[in-house]
Amino acid sequence: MKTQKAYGSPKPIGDSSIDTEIPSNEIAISIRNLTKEYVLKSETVRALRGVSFDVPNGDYVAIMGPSGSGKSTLLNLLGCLDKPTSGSFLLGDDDIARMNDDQLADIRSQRIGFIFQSYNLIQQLSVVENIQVPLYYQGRLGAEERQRAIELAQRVGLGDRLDHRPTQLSGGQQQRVAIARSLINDPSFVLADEATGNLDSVTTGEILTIFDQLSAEGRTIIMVTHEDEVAERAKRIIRLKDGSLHLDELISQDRREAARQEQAAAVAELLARA
Ligand SMILES: Nc1ncnc2c1ncn2[C@@H]1O[C@H](COP(=O)(O)OP(=O)(O)OP(=O)(O)O)[C@@H](O)[C@H]1O
Repeated sequence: MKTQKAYGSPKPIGDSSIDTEIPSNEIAISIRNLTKEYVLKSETVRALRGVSFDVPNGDYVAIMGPSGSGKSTLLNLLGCLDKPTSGSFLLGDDDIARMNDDQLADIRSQRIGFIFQSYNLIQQLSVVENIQVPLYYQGRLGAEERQRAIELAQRVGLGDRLDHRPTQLSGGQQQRVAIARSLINDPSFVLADEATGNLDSVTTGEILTIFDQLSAEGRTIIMVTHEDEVAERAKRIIRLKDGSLHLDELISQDRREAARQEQAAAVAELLARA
């Protein structure tokens, strides 16, 4: 199989044996020299100053960086919510940077699964209906699709809450609905923006376990987070600084497991004190 060096090959942390040769037909996302400038009246803000990296299929990437480093800007570009000022963004073989607004809307609804900090569920709809929402825009609301939504609800542990409304669910349960919704289209990748930012540590642990499972199944996940203990559950951390890629680290299996155990111990201690 043809291989290529992953661009800006991430530096292995804690496991020098990690192979960063990635088969070229397995790269889900490839961005090159991506820039984003916001033109204001008095100045131009250079929010991204030429960022390049590849995300192989099945990767689990945490994007980190200080406030103002460009994380949201990058997330908006990866989520096709905004267009870059320059550079290329390939999703599979499609150059997203050249697409018009309608094409971007199609990519968003069909090929990207979104998970937001504030869940973004529709209050009037049930769990199953919320999971089906991305299909609504494609006019796909048959019995088969409903069955798939039910199966996804069951997979995230909400099999006994199918007809509940969001207000009848805890924050963690609402985020589970959002995770199931993000998978309904079998997306090319899942984009999570501070997915655990509103959750307590017990619920954060539960949501991260679901992400672990999705990753083990081969899902491609990109998440933005401020929290080290959340980022260390990913396979890779990309750190931005002043709009540029500052560090690209692979996280060894051992380090991920240590992060998982540390978090489980913290939760156990918390529960013991309660
Ligand atoms: N719509 C906009 N118009 C003008 N400037 C913007 C806009 N959005 C972001 N910026 C600027 O671009 C830079 C990067 O912002 P961005 O929101 O991407 O950073 P961030 O890393 O997500 O920060 P935070 O962690 O605080 O959310 C900042 O200097 C910010 O002020």
